[in-house]
Amino acid sequence: MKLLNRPLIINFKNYGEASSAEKTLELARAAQEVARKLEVEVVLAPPQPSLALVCKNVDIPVISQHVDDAQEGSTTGFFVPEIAKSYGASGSLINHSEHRIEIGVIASLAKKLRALKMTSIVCARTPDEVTRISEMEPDFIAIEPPELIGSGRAVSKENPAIITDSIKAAGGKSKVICGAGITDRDDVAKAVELGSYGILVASGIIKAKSWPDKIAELAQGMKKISS
Ligand SMILES: O=C(CO)COP(=O)(O)O
Repeated sequence: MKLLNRPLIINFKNYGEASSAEKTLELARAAQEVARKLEVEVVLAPPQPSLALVCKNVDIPVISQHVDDAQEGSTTGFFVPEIAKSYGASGSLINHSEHRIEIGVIASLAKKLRALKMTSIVCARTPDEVTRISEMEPDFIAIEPPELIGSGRAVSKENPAIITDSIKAAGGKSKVICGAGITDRDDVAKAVELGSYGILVASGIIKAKSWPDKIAELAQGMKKISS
């Protein structure tokens, strides 16, 4: 498995602006273009029903927004990690603040994703949660304070301590990335300065007037990193 290198992860969520197959592909292709031009690791988390479509149409990494702890077979409606992998997904977010799961299920999925050689990105709301989740050694832990999600007020400026505390809490077992309210280049650069290994962003891109311009702007913020 190739571990994502300082990822700028675009979570499409289920925003209407990017949820039709056409719009999803338009955003995915715009992201790919920026990734190539600026040599930044842009990663896509498209709406679940379009996962296979996006995997087929771009060469940059694509991850699932969520997977269930369910097997292939008689599991109607569940999102099965093995199937996501067969589409070409390189990993999955799990336990997003908008799709929380039990701690035991996180542990089971972290193990399963590792066995499948898929990248695991587990979301956490607080540094205490980061401590508990880091015991499972997922590849990444994404700290996202829920009150800042979709607010346009960046975690890196509104609550810088939650980033540095989460990095300490992870104790080097998982790489820490952050998200919530990231909307401009400076928000990204500040997060990176604080030690965040990557960024998770949704509305700042999805609701922007120009997707290519906004992705390029945020990617420029990542470029400041001396890796
Ligand atoms: O939840 C998020 C990404 O997973 C963050 O959302 P916003 O970028 O809209 O704040």
